Amino acid sequence: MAEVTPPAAQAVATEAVETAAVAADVTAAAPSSDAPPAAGAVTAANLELTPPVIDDHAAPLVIDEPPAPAADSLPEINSPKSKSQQKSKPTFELAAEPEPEQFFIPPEPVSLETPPEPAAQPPLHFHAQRPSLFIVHITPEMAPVAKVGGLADVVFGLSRELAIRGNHVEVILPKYDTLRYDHIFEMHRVYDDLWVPWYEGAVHCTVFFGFVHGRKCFFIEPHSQDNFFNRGSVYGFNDDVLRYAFFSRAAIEFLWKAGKHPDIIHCHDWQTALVPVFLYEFYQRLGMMHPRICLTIHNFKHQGVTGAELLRASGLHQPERFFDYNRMRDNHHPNALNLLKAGIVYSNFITTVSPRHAFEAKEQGQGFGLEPTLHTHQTKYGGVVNGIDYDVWNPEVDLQIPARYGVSNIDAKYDNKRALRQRFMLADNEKPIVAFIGRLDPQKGLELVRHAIFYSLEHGAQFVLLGASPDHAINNDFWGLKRMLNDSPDCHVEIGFDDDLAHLIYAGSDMMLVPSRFEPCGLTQLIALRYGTIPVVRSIGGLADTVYDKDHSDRPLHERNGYRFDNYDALGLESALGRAIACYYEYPDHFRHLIENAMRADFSWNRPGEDYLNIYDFIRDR
Ligand SMILES: Nc1ncnc2c1ncn2[C@@H]1O[C@H](COP(=O)(O)OP(=O)(O)O[C@H]2O[C@H](CO)[C@@H](O)[C@H](O)[C@H]2O)[C@@H](O)[C@H]1O
Repeated sequence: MAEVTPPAAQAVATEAVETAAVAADVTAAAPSSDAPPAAGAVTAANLELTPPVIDDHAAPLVIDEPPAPAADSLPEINSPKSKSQQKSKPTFELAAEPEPEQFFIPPEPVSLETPPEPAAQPPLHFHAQRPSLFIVHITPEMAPVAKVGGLADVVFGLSRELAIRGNHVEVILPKYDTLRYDHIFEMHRVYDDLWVPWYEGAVHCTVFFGFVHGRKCFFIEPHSQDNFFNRGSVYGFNDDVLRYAFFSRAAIEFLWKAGKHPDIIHCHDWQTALVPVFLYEFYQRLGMMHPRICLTIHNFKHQGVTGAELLRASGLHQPERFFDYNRMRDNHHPNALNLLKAGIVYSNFITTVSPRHAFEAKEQGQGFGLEPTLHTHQTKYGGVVNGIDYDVWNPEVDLQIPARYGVSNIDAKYDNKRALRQRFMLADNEKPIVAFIGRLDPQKGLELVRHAIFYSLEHGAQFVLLGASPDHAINNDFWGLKRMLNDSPDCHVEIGFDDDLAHLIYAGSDMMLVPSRFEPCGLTQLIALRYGTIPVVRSIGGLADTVYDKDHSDRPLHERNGYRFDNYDALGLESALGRAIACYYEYPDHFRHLIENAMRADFSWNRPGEDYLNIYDFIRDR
């Protein structure tokens, strides 16, 4: 394989070549869109089509550019240089106020909390009357049936938001043995004969359908000795990369066999990042010309880095093609493939879960090695802050807490505080309760969590923690802490995953600590805000995009909703937590205003739903 120049350098030098090379690549290989799909399973044999000629020294791969929008919908561009630049991406991170005929998205006012990049995008105009889209989410997790982290909540919330806006939305998941079947309704087989190409043969799968709180979900069950999804937990196995490569192949094979041609396939994280590779390498040639792919990266840390075995297993039988730096070769390990990188290269649009983190990942070393890839593909990359589902996380209607409350009867919150204390046998005193809920992962700033426990206890606050880790060493560490603090009347450490308890802690606590090392978005602070539990967070990623410091923000007073600190160290943490505790004691009326601001803020899926629809509209095949 020829060594190639890093794409960042190439991109500038070969811009003109790029468009021609890509056009040649895609059109030479693909049959006309009218060609009917070939019958039978996709096998290695019928995929041995003549590969399009790729010059290893050519410009970075850009896949299947959607046709240019109609002239009247083009944004104004100052000095267009190339075709890809002419199609400026949508400014989806900005609020859209509906107007009679169209949506106008104004540029965001410059504030200290706005990261210095990206440069302001020209406003786009969107038609208010969008056509209804067919959207399929292919995902390893969805709350509450298969939840490990925040990705699960995002798929649950976003899929409903898209559906209530009149789109047809389906979700495809693995059929794990650990699924919460009590949340799946009318589960039944819908496809008994799905054969998914795998190594030299094919694996027989059954597809089930069921409703998860109204969401239309398909569950893929493979029948093979690998026992891919009957392992007792979602992740944590040596063959995780192969398990999800198989799932990705199975999901798109299912779409093809079932004759489904969604407008948009929305993938999530490295686990499903091969879907666009399969689409553009195999299935487009089999007639799936219509779907476009949006990939959301919830966490850059996990990328699915693996060896050549993946290619043999998944039918990507051209190592010289896929080990190309411009396709799947890992940026740092020349003998490894990187699934998340492949997803970035092959998708039509890539999002991460806040604009601030989009910037940090591309420019500030938080892309875990993918920074050059993000630069190369920056015209199809951006950030959308997550929402939370106010049907699930809303103290006004939450049946999982003892007392319901809203901004007009905040006092009822304190019934929940009493209930939380009873549950954890904490002293009933005048102290505030500081809480932490989250995966016990180094990402979450575990040293600072530990420090915050002792700091809170020494400064007149109680502390409760709910968390778990798949890493035994970390769990043991927190078990040690739990034993050490067991007799304290002001502290409780709960190790495990417990959704009911999480609701009680959000409702019963006064402050929610999120001292993460990095945080693409963060849902805990968003949920806490809704429950009037004041976030104390580090100023990074989505935390900085959603929490505005009571004392040091340039936001209007009525928008300030928490406390922030910059430096990842004990002093940084104390500077914010100390102010929060002091305010609770010394200025209770100020603290009360913060609670009201927090509860009034809108972090529902309303705005991010609009943002994603703008993106879909931008990339879809018209
Ligand atoms: N032990 C426990 N018991 C009960 N509930 C628990 C729990 N531990 C965590 N949870 C819940 O799980 C969710 C976790 O949300 P996070 O934003 O912390 O997600 P996570 O870091 O996993 O995901 C990644 O994806 C999400 C979604 O995009 C991003 O917000 C985030 O920054 C990124 O790291 C919250 O709803 C929380 O209440």
